Amino acid sequence: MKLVLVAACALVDADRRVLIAQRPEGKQLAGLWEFPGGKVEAGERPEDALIRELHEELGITVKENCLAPLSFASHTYETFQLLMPLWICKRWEGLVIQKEHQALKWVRPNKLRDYPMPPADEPLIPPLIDLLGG
Ligand SMILES: Nc1nc2c([nH]c(=O)n2[C@H]2C[C@H](O)[C@@H](COP(=O)(O)OP(=O)(O)OP(=O)(O)O)O2)c(=O)[nH]1
Ligand SMILES: [Mg+2]
Repeated sequence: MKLVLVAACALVDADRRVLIAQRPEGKQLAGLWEFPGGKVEAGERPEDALIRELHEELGITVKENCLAPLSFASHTYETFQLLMPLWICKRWEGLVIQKEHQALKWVRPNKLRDYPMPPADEPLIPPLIDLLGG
């Protein structure tokens, strides 16, 4: 099965809330709430892919030394195997703006289960609660 590498990020604000974003209509898993990010392109470093996606999707500029690895998701979808490292980021430049998603929301980690997420994402919630204290 095809392995798809996706780089994703939990942006964390001063109130220890995490940014989730609602996937666009017409895309796979439309309407579900995800961590911003996207597919790593051929020959691209995952960190560079994440920095690129955060700029494309949210309009922010992130420096690589502001990205800390937290955990990863590995999930078997019907047509591909997803491998998705999740970084944490508490510092960025610019204001977060909604560019590609249906909606953005800042939520405390212990409220993430109120928002339907892709099945791959569920195991990422406990490490966020551990790190940020619910
Ligand atoms: N970004 C992101 N993708 C996720 C999450 N959980 C999850 O299963 N995925 C899946 C959905 C997609 O199959 C894949 C990432 O796709 P994407 O649509 O974000 O990719 P992309 O930004 O590069 O967009 P595109 O150019 O392929 O349209 O990973 C998540 O939390 N964040
Ligand atoms: Mg994306």
